[in-house]
Amino acid sequence: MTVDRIGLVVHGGRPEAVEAAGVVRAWCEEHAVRCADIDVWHDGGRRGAREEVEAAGDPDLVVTLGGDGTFLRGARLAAKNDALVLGVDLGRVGFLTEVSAADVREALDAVREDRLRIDHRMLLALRASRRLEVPEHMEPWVRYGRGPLLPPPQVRPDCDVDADWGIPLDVTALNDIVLEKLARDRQVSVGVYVSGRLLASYSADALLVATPTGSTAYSFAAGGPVVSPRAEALVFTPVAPHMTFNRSIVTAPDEPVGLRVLERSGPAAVSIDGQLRGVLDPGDWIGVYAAPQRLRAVRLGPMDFYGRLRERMNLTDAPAAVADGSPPPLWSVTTPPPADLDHLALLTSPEGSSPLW
Ligand SMILES: NC(=O)c1ccc[n+]([C@@H]2O[C@H](COP(=O)([O-])OP(=O)(O)OC[C@H]3O[C@@H](n4cnc5c(N)ncnc54)[C@H](O)[C@@H]3O)[C@@H](O)[C@H]2O)c1
Ligand SMILES: Nc1ncnc2c1ncn2[C@@H]1O[C@H](COP(=O)(O)OP(=O)(O)OP(=O)(O)O)[C@@H](O)[C@H]1O
Repeated sequence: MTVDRIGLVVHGGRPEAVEAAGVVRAWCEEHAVRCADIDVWHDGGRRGAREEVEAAGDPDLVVTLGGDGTFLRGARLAAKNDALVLGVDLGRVGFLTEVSAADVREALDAVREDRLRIDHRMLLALRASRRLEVPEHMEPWVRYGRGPLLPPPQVRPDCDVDADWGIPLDVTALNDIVLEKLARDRQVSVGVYVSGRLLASYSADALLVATPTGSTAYSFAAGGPVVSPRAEALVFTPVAPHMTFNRSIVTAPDEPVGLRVLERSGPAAVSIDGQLRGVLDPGDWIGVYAAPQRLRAVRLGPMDFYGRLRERMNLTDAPAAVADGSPPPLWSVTTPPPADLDHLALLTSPEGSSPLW
């Protein structure tokens, strides 16, 4: 595919990421590709996604060099511009990133020569009963050295504001939208609605709605299910709910989840992909929907989500099972499936027929 403009999002606190950014810049120079640094922490406060991509000359490929947080920062911009995003792994976990720093040149060559696949990742969209903003006095104590806060989300100019459906906010989430307690020692009370119906009222530390991609992030830590990133679903997970019903609910993409802060609850914070974006008072609500657009992420080999889950999450085998033998491969993942199983999507080589590659 043609890549004319690359936007670089670099984990500036990590020397290897800064060094790898130099490799990308050199590659761009060699191939006459424009390259702009996207300084997401730039002095004078952070910018909304539209402003950020405009300042970077509307990149058609966003390359992130860092960990999952850096990838999420790049994804926010790529989603806004319908650009491709390529994550280079220079982080601690690197669940979302695609290539190692050693392979960055080869990866850029592959993109340029069209030797890639594009993963279409589900995103979340948000409506709310009010515009979101973080009170100024809160900023110093929520930064934790993570850079300035993002500006308040804009209202989408292309959507109707509606008394019943709320204010459409110009944000997307690749991982999750989280509503959480603000007072350290007081839970939030929240009415949870699925597909327009009240599910239950929760008293909890937090309530979140994750995408399949985000199912391995906060939702996973709170005991939620691992969902294939190829699936289309919303995952509602409560965090430390003080009630007997503490399960996740996995809804269809057209079954939105609504969260309303109850009358005598304390206020609640709203975070999107780990970034604090607003505070809700009692009576306020948010509605979380599957967004119509997808994130387009570069993939350079067959998707091996379950291998990555095992490896990156350090899944451990049952000691008794280890003593009882080591499991050999169950399916051939390098030969195409037989005719009766042709509809399956196992991990296959580029020659195979699997949609995983
Ligand atoms: N208790 C928790 O686990 C917890 C609490 C708050 C936020 N989070 C998550 O952190 C995300 C923001 O990530 P960050 O890196 O900016 O903050 P962070 O550094 O606090 O991230 C927490 C951890 O989650 C990992 N991570 C992020 N997205 C992931 C994904 N899709 N699958 C597997 N692991 C993933 C990161 O590598 C990191 O180790 C949020 O979207 C939220 O899901 C997790
Ligand atoms: N461009 C930058 N300029 C200055 N500081 C940066 C920049 N990028 C990242 N940082 C620093 O790094 C921190 C990012 O941490 P974050 O946890 O999001 O990294 P990450 O990409 O997820 O990697 P890791 O996997 O190690 O957590 C920020 O708080 C900030 O201090």
